[in-house]
Amino acid sequence: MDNAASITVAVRIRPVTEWEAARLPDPLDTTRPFFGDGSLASHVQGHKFGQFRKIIAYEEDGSLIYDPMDPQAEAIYRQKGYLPPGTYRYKHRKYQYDVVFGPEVTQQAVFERTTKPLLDGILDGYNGTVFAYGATGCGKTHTISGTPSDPGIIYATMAELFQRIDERREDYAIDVSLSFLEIYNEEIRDLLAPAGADTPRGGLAIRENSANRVTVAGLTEVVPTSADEVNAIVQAGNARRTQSPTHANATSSRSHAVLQINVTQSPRTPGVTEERTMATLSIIDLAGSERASATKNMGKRMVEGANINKSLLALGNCINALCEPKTRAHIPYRNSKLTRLLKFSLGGNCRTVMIVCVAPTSQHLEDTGNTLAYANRAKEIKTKVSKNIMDVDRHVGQYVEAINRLNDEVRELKAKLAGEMAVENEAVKRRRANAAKAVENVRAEIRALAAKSRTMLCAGSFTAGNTAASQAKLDVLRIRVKELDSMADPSSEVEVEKGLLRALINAEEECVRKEADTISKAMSSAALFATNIGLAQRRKGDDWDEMAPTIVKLEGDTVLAEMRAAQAEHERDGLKQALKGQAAVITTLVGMLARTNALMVDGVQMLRSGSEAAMSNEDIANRLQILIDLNSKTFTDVIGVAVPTTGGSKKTGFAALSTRPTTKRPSVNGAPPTRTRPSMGTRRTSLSGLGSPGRRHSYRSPRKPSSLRAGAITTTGRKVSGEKKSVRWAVPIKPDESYVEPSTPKAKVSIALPTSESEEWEDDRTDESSAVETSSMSLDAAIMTIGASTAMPSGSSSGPAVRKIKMDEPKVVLDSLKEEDEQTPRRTVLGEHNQQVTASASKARRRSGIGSLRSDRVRRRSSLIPQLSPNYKEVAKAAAAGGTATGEAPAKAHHKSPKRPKRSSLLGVLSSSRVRPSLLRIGVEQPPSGTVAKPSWK
Ligand SMILES: Nc1ncnc2c1ncn2[C@@H]1O[C@H](COP(=O)(O)OP(=O)(O)OP(=O)(O)O)[C@@H](O)[C@H]1O
Repeated sequence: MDNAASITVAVRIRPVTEWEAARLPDPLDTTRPFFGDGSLASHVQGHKFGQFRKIIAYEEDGSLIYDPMDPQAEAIYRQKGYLPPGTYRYKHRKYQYDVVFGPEVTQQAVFERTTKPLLDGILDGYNGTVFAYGATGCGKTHTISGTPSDPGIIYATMAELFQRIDERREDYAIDVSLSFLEIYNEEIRDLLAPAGADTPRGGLAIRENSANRVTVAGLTEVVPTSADEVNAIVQAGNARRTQSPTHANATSSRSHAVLQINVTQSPRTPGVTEERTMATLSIIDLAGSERASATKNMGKRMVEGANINKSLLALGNCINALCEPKTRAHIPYRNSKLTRLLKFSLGGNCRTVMIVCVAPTSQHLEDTGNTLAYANRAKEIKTKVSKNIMDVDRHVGQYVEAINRLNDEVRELKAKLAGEMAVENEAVKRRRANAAKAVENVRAEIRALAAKSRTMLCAGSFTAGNTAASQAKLDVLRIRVKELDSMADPSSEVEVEKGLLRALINAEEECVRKEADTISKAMSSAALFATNIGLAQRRKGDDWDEMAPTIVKLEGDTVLAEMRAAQAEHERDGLKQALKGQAAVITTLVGMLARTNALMVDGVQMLRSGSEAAMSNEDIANRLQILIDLNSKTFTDVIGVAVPTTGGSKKTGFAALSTRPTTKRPSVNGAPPTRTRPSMGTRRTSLSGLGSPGRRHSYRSPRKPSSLRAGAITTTGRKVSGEKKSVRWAVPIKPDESYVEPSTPKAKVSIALPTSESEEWEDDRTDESSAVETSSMSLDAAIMTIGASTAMPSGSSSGPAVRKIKMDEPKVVLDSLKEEDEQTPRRTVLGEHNQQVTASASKARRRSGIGSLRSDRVRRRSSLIPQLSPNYKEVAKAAAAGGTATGEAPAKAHHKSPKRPKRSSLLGVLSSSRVRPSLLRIGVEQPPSGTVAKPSWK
């Protein structure tokens, strides 16, 4: 569809040059040139101010006044009512153009308002032309080409064009080509011709076909790929363009330059018919019209000027003709090559923009007037604009071509897609692998943290279990001490008990204090461990998938739970070991008490029966002293605290004992023993259950123990028959003195002693299980005396050397202890240990063979029982000194009677154990009557 369009006329006023500025009126000079008719003076020679004046006044809306009247002159005119003779007649012509650019307007702004609208049509198939028209030196070349630092319309146009091509490249295939020529002295020259190419005589010829299409024969066409390339091409062409300095312009273009940009656009998706659009944008920089008088050109320059004027005159005529409807039938295009080339732009299918360049001063008064007049005429020119579109009906062969092209395109797209997917899959796989590796690393780190902290935390928990047991013991001990403290006028034995309990409290507190450090360190480790696990759980990698944090969190939670379980287990072990230690201590002390009681019963029987008439009070006292010493030693060995002596003048309540023990005594008639559990509140001293001295006679002899009844095996291995005496006081026995069975009925001992079977157990226990027991006790109480089997000097236990054994060096420690054992018995903290320590301790102890009792391989439990032999005094001394002598006595005994059956040894058991101070508050469960043995202390 054709659209009628007018030429867009824009006027650009160039800035005042320096030369002109020097000749304009000084704006500060109030003595302006006088134009009145009364003055006889003319302009002062050499005075240049006021030589020129500005001849254009314009408004933003495109209105322009050429040679506006001077307001002062107008005032004079109005005042006088007539124009005085000689007064300059101002043209004062008013024009209206599409747009007027003042001197300050930038190149980009000129492009935006003139050429850019044409570009919109170029890509839609509408031709366009931009040409600059004006007198020489008015800024045409500056507007069209500009300078490298301030490029003109060509560069801005091409930059915009290539940007739009890029935007449409996906949908359209757009081809751009350009040509650049000049018309110099009516010759057409190719500005893009290869260097050295021959130029036809008379220049390139213009061809015009029957369809009135004008072409230039042999014109070079180049295909640029970017705006910068176009700019370079134009700069190179301008350099080849004919330019000469003239009086009016130092860089005067002596030719008309025509740059043509051909744009062909076809959609990328071909249909049955292809809608291809073509458009040409012509950018023309005309040579400036010049008056020969003004330019003062001579010779060649004058010829150039004449040709320029001729072609411009032809242009003007064409414009006039185009504007006159009557003459429109014939437009004199053929009068010049310029008009022949512009035929298409002026009267054809083209949108045209005419940029009229004018000078602002009166130096170019006439040229500016003519230019503005032409421009005013030109805006009357109407052009028909239609879209250059070509519907190409495809040939069948072209369909195949199109199909092949489409297939290629499909293949290309598929390959691209597959490649992208493959790359994507690879990337995903790599990312997943990296994530899995990173997660595994964090899991391994968490596991390593757990492994590193496990030993410390478990040891701490074990110690905590021990300490909890110790605290419980301390509570009970303190309560008891408080009870004793509250007693009014306490007797000596109460003081003894208090002293013992306080010593136990001190020892227990010392252990707790020492363990506090271990527990504190373990707590710090636990906190650090939890923190580190938390940090590891919160770690997150950039390439982790969504499951990775969950996996790491679960791993951390699992490790924490496992650690808590292990800690709980070790704490429970600690408590268990403490309990075992208590049981061992109780077992030992109960045994000691039972045997002592049995021996005392035996002694009482002997005294009452009178069979030991020869025994003096001194002998009795000595025997009792031995018993006391042995018990004290055992006591010290077991609980690590010596039993305080009464000391001072204060006596115990022994003499005041006058009542039967409140606690039910063990049955002496062979009936099953009654289990008693003394409470702390009613606990009495060990003598509280004895009758008072006054009633000693009424205290019946103990009945014969069940083991001494008929058929029972005596300690000598002889079968007891009838009233056979099985227990006797070990009176000083002379070597030749034979054993005499007491004729009196023997008292029965209700506290069972181990039978031979028990003895066997006892022996085993002495070797193995006692070691376990020892270790157990040690674990519980965190204190153990390695080599407890040694008959330790009682005095040594009062100041135990405490040694910590670390879990990872039991052997070393035990070995060292083994050596130290030889000289100084030590108590060892084994709160952090478990069974492996036990085994090692047992082994070490056995290997050490420390102590006369344990090292004596020919040991029998019975032999370990001290005998009141003739040299019993030495034995007693030795026992008091460390028990070495006690080991010799059994050896002798054994030597004398090798076939003597085993006897249970209180001392053997007692001396094998040394445990942490413990509370001995449990019920005493007596062994079954069947296992009762006769007292064996001879
Ligand atoms: N708008 C403008 N801003 C700054 N300088 C300008 C402007 N227009 C023209 N000039 C300067 O004026 C001088 C003459 O300009 P130019 O050469 O473009 O004139 P012309 O019309 O092309 O002359 P000719 O017809 O002789 O080639 C140049 O030095 C140019 O830099």
